[in-house]
Amino acid sequence: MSDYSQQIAQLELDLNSDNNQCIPAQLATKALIKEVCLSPKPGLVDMNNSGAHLDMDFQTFVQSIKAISIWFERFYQYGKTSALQDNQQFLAGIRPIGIECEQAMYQATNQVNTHKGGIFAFGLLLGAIGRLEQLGLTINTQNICDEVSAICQGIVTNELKQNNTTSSIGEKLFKLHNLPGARGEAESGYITVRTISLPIYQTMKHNGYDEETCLLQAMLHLLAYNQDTNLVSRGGLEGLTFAQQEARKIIKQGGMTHANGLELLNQLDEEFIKRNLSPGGTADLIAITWFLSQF
Ligand SMILES: CC(C)(COP(=O)(O)OP(=O)(O)OC[C@H]1O[C@@H](n2cnc3c(N)ncnc32)[C@H](O[C@H]2O[C@H](COP(=O)(O)OP(=O)(O)OP(=O)(O)O)[C@@H](O)[C@H]2O)[C@@H]1O)[C@@H](O)C(=O)NCCC(=O)NCCS
Ligand SMILES: Nc1ncnc2[nH]cnc12
Repeated sequence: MSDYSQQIAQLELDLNSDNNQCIPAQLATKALIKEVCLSPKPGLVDMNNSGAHLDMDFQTFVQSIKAISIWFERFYQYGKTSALQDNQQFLAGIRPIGIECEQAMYQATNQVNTHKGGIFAFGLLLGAIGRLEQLGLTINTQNICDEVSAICQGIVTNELKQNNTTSSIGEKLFKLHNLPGARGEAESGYITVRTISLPIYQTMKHNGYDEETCLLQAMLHLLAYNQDTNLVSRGGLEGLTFAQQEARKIIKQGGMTHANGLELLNQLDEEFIKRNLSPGGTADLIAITWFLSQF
């Protein structure tokens, strides 16, 4: 068994032993475990190193997943019990659960932001799945993403365009560079995942590559095309452009199908660390890619 598979098996045993949770909630926990174990991820925390981060390491992520996964069932149940509410009410009602879950994360990590974006995304995805199930609709990638998109209709306009506060990084970067960040991705129904990383992941799988290699190739495509606000917050637009161009160069050489694919990723990791770049939004989309591949 590879280090990746071994570490995942161990963490699943430790963290996903609460099998009272519904299957989608268990899959969300697995997705976060797979994301943090995937290595090497340029600039991010993984099994090799803490990337460009001084305030968190692999163990911080394990603690964070332990704390937030308990909440996943709540999002799903909310989706079921609130299935008939209109979209705006549905979104307004799920957010307090998201905020409580964020608080649990901060408490578990000593106030470090490990999964704020991940909580937002998985809260919405699990709420959407609960709602679809309650309404007797088919649960597949298209319907889940359409449901999240419907729930989030207007979120970019209401919270970013018409809002003059700049208290969060996302709000600031929208004003500065028109980047819609995590909200935009959710409102689009995870278009970057559906049109870029998921097809790459599935094609690689179809061609017989193992899960780790498929996810690394999907990650390269996310790095190349995702408008990651974390990269911009640390490195400005130049940081985002640098990350996208370097990932595209590796993809051009074949990415993980290149004999030295892993070495190229390790070199990119060193470059990101030198430049203090960390693609946290891309990390979330890797987890979402694997999660959606399960439906
Ligand atoms: C709606 C919120 C997400 C608001 O957050 P904010 O206004 O800050 O919005 P964004 O900048 O858009 O990003 C928030 C997080 O989303 C991830 N992200 C970034 N870009 C994208 C993208 N293009 N697509 C999807 N997701 C994206 C990212 O999260 C990950 O990175 C974080 C770790 O990064 P790190 O660099 O370590 O930490 P920082 O503290 O940011 O910086 P440093 O000091 O280290 O430099 C981690 O969170 C990952 O998950 C962005 O950070 C939302 O927060 C909100 O409203 N929450 C309330 C709860 C709620 O409503 N929930 C909804 C229902 S459940
Ligand atoms: N593995 C990771 N490293 C750093 N930031 C992240 N945000 C989500 N996953 C992350």
